[in-house]
Formats: sequence, C-alpha cells, structure tokens
Amino acid sequence: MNWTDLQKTAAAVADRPILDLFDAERAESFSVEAGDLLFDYSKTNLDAETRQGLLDMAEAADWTGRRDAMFDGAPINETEGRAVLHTALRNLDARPVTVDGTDVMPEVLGTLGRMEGFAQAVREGDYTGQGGRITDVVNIGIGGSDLGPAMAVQALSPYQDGPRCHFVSNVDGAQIADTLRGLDPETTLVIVASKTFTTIETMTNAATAKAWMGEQVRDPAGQFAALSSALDKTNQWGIDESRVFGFADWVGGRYSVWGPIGLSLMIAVGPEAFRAFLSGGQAMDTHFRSAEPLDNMPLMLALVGIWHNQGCGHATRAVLPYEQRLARLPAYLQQLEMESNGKRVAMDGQELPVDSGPVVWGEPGTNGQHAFYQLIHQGTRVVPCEFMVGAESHEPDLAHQHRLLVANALAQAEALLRGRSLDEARALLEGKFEGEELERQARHRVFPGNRPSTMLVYPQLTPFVLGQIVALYEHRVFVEGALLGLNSFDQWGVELGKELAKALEPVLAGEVSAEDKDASTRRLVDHVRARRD
Ligand SMILES: O=P(O)(O)OC[C@H]1O[C@H](O)[C@H](O)[C@@H](O)[C@@H]1O
Repeated sequence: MNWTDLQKTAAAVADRPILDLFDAERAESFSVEAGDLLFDYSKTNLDAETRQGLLDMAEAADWTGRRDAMFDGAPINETEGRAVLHTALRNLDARPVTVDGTDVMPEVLGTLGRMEGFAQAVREGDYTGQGGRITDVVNIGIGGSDLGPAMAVQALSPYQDGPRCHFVSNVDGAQIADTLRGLDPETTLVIVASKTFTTIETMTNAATAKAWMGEQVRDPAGQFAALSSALDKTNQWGIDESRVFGFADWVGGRYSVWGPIGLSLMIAVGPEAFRAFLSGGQAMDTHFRSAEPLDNMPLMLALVGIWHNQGCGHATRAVLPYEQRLARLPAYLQQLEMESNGKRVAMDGQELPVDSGPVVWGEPGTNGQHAFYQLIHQGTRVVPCEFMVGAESHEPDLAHQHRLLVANALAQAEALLRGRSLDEARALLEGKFEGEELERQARHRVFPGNRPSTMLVYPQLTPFVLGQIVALYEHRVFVEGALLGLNSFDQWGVELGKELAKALEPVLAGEVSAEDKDASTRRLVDHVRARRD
C-alpha cells in the first residue's frame, strides 16, 4: 500500500458503519496490551486488510531499522548531526550505548546519582537556603524545559512529599511576578532549566528571579541550580558546579524530562518515585524494541494516527485524559507531536506527498464534555478522540466519583460510535411535538455517530505508569515520523519568529525605526507605542 492507496481506501470506507465491523473477535483483536496498559482501537474504521496495508507501509519505511538506529546512537537527527538518545536516560540497566565510540552510560548514571544526592539534600534539609529548609522550588524554563516536569509534577501529586514546585515559562512578566509573590526568597530554590542556556524567555526570567532573591539573600547564586548542556554558560552565571546538572546534545528538549530537566520532579516526589518513572519509560522501550508488530503498542498507536490523519484526512486529534492530574498532558503532547512532526519537508529535502502530523489538542474529561464535545459529536468535522482513563484512582474514599468518571469516558466513546438516529430522536420527542415541528426538533437531536475513538486504559496513575505513557507517545511520534520520512528531532520552524522578535524589541523601544517592516506591523508598532508612551 502507498499513500494514494491509503487515501482511496479511506474514501471508499468513509461511510461504512464501524459498528458493522464488530465480530466476535474485534474488541480483542483490535487492541494491544503492553505491560499493564491496554490500548483499544476497535472503535475506528480500520479493518484487518487496511491495518495490514499500514503495517506493510511501516515495514517499507524500515521502522525497525530506524528504531534500532535510534537506540544504538546513530546520528538520526541528520539536520543537526546528532544522535537521539533520550532512551539512554532511562536505561537503568546500564546496557552500553555508544556515541562516537564512547559508552555514554557511566556519565548518564553518574549525573542521575548526583541529581539524587542533591534532591535528597533539598528534601531532607541538608541543603538549605539562607532562611533554612527549602519550602519552594521555582523551575524556570520553557518548552521542553518546562512542559515535561510541569506535567509530571501535577500528574504525580499523590506522590509529592517534597517542597512545593512552581513553574515559570512565559516571558510575560505577569507569570514570574505572580509566582514569586508570596514566596520567601530565603527558603526558595530556583532551578534554571535550559538546554542551550540562551533562550531569551528563560534567561530573562532567571535574571528577574536573581534580582528578587538578591534583595534579601546575601548569596543569591547559592540558591540557584542549573540544568543545561551548555556548562560554560552556567559557569558564567555564577552557579556552583555542584548544582549544575548537564546533559548531552543528543537529548532533545521535548524528550528531556527523563534527565536533569526532571530535577524539580525528583525533588517533588523523591528519587525512588523518579526511578519508577524512568523504569516505566524503560519498560515501554523494551516493549517497543521486542514486541511483534501487531502487539506493538507504539506502532499500532502510530498507525491509527496515520490512518486518521494522512488516510482519512482528519486534521486534528483530541487527547482526552479522564484524569484531572493529566491536565497538562495535552499541552505536553502538543509540543511532543507538533514540534516533532509538524514539518512539510522530508529528510531528503523534498516536500511531503501527504499532510504533516496533526493538530493535537485536548482537555481532561469530564470538563471538556461541558465545553467542546458538542462539536465532536455534532460538528461537521470528524475529530478522532484519544481517550485515556485509569482503572483506579488515588482517592479510595471517593470511589463513587471515580466510577462516574470512568462511566463518562466509556459513555463518550460509545456515543461517538453509536450516535442517535433520526428515528430514535423522533421517538424521544413524540407527544411533545408533532408534524413539521417534530421533524425540525428531531433533526437537532440527531448524533451522526460512526466517529472514531481509541481508549488507553492504565491501572492507576503511578510514576511507573506515567513513564510508560510518556514513552508510548514518544515512540508513536517516532513511528509516525518514520512513515512520513521526516526528521522528528529538529525544530527549525521555531527560529524565524525568535529572530524577528529580537529585531522588533528595539523597534518597540523606539531605538530603531520600523520603516523596513510591512505596513501592518508598522501600524501595530505605532499603535502600541502611542498607547504606552
Ligand atoms: O531548553 P532550552 O534550550 O531553553 O529550549 C527551550 C525550548 O525552546 C526552543 O525554541 C524549542 O522550540 C524547544 O524545543 C525547546 O524545548
């Protein structure tokens, strides 16, 4: 099968009722188990033949060869000439991983050990601020240096027994002002998280935090730690090497929560829970490397994604965790998926013959149900939905609430599948309306149904499970990228805006003329300046 065949197949079966595909086996044979996760994709319009076609496409794209090259440290990030080895950060067995002939594992595990030492010192009060024990940690970072730890700290809040963690990312001074207000500088640790240590948002916020701390603390740099691959730059910042945790350039920003960028998470939940998170990721790596294609969860998740986006033409995908603590997961996945596969040029420099990765968005259920599910059920566009839900919560006393939550997740998927026909809608309204009015009213209450969704079920949101889920999505993105022939590991698309912002700042300050700007930008600059000055 090729892209054209895939799209033709999708068009041919678009109106086929998914419900008709269910035979005695489908619920089982269109699902995958990996460790204690279950991924059910039976409520999609995929049949065995098309699935086989997609598997053939994956094989033709040499997904296994590319996967092995990644794990083996080959420079698969070709546009930046780098290996892609975030998997080494969770390689707790220390299986040798060589880059340019050197095993990177001793250094990776050495840094993990140093992080653990520091995290414990903070948690146990052996490392203190000027005012004593650290009560608050402020992680300053953006993109991959923010979303991973921010998402995971919230996800694992039942395990949090360390200091409170706060996350500041936006260059908008409102965020750092709101965060620092109410914190005591004498008992606050600031972590500057930036792979490059040049990102303008992060360096600006770090300077603001340092000035804030300097108002009260004699040695402000003494209450700073740095997470970066640019050790020369952290030195210039005056942060003592004992609180600097480095990582190599083969860890991409959006894949970096497993290493030093996860320090705030480690301080929050402790080294042991952090290791459990790593082992979850590692377990998914082992599964991804060894499971047969049909039993391979990241592969099947990716193929369902390709089917919906490049096959059926559904441009967006909703991620809908029925787990309030995963509230930041959609944002995390937006970066992971859209920064990795939002590219129109393939590795060979040619334009893609099909669409790039989808727009990913979402909110936790049940909140989304009362907001945007209207469009998902009755809008004109089909939005494939990825539901996720835990079998168990962390609130045993509120088991009835959890049952309601799970019932809602299952009900939404069922409603999308079944819909409600005109006859059913009419029957509901008989006696209330009649004639033309009955017809008109009934039409508003029709659900077309036949809308695809998948369900990921996990036992409980533990550190291990979270690690599995994050690694599952990383590998899904990898496989989708492999099929599209993309480099999922660069992000040139973020550069132009950064350059222009740098040039516009002095224009806004009135130091440089706006004359070489387009008319719209010139007018906006004038408008803002007139209202500010
Ligand atoms: O960690 P840093 O070097 O500060 O980078 C932070 C983020 O900004 C960049 O512009 C990239 O788009 C992201 O992939 C990255 O995670």
